[in-house]
Amino acid sequence: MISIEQAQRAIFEQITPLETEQVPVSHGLNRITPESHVAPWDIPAADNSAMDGFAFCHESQPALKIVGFLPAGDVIDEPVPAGCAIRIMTGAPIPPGCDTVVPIEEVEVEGEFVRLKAPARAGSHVRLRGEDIARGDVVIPAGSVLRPQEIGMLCAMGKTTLAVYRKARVAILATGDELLEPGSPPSPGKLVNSNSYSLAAQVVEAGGEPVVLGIAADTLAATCEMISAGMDADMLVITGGVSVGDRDFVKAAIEQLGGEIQFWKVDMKPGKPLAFASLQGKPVFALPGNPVAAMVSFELFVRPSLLKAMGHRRILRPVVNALLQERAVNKGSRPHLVRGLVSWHGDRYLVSTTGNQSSGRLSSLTLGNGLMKLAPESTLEAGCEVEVVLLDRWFEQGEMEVSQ
Ligand SMILES: Nc1nc2c(c(=O)[nH]1)N[C@H]1C(S)=C(S)[C@@H](COP(=O)(O)OP(=O)(O)OC[C@H]3O[C@@H](n4cnc5c(N)ncnc54)[C@H](O)[C@@H]3O)O[C@H]1N2
Ligand code: MOO
Repeated sequence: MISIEQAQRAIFEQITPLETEQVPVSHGLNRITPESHVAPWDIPAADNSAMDGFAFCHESQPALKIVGFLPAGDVIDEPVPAGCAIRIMTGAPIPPGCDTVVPIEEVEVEGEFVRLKAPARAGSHVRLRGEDIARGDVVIPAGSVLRPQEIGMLCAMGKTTLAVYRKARVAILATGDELLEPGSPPSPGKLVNSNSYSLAAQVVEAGGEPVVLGIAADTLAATCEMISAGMDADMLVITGGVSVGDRDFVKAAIEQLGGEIQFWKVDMKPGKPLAFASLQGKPVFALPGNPVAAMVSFELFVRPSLLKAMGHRRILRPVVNALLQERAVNKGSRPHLVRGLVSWHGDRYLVSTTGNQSSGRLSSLTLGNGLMKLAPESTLEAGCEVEVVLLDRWFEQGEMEVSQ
């Protein structure tokens, strides 16, 4: 049985970035740019006023004759004579002959004249041409994630469309005669197919596009048929039917369709029966059916693959050191990915387990936000420091008491 790290390495080595596509800049959020973006011009394009006030030549203060008005959007081409000032609005280009701006609050206007309440510093409140970015600067390097600030910067640089790595389409197949779709009334021996939707949500959260294929009945023929239906996607994620049961047909179906199982079983709990295959050159992840095993193995193997395919360079979740709040024991022979609840206490992270760690118990994930790896046959005492993979960082958001 291979280790988690061996399985990750074997999978990630085979994942190559998808093609790129041209999208409107406004659709670029959270996508990766394959190329560097170089400033085609200086921003700002001209020296301009940072304040609503008066522009003048610094040598002319303190009393100045007001000779014009310059709102943002207009320009003054004629040099402003010494001893004169222009009433200028924020963003308007500094007129020739002027080098300094004083805000409106720092002057007194008397008829046609403006008097400074205190001497102004030369060049004050002037934003210089190119002080944000200069023409020729590499503003957004290749491989960057486009955040809202990069979207704004691309627009400021005159871009309307840009190339980004394509979103990965991930087909999701549930297997099992016991499954009902959400919304069906409970019936004996049946349970709701929750995995298709938790996995689809994980795909969306990673920036991919899920294609939910539905449920394959527990026959080889049905499993083959449903797998074939998913082969238009870039990757296939199957859940259930991958263990040693009499009705576990997933591996056989992949092979019958001409796929190659590259490995089966990873030394981990939950998620041991995971199989990784390639079929028609596409990665196929056959995840276990237990709801927690499916989600945890998605986290470890599918999410980083998806991110790599979409051009990301940082494909792993953040890891923090946290103080364990209670004793944690792994009596088993596999490394145990224990679900934990992490909190931040001013200067340190604390973590406690989410209770019963059965891999069928989805609440072990809903109650938590992290995963800690316990070595086989090991005990961690309360108060020791453990590494925790953060599955989300919502708990670090600030809170504010506001009335409803
Ligand atoms: N004799 C052995 N039995 C089992 C072993 C083993 O090594 N020897 N491994 C166990 C482990 S570990 C796991 S994990 C499960 C995985 O089995 P499968 O991948 O074949 O999954 P299923 O048997 O189809 O389902 C397991 C469990 O999960 C429920 N399930 C399945 N699909 C869904 C879904 N889409 N939504 C919600 N719940 C789902 C299913 O009803 C079962 O309860 O095998 C152990 N057995
Ligand atoms: O690997 Mo299984 O997920 O322990 O239940």
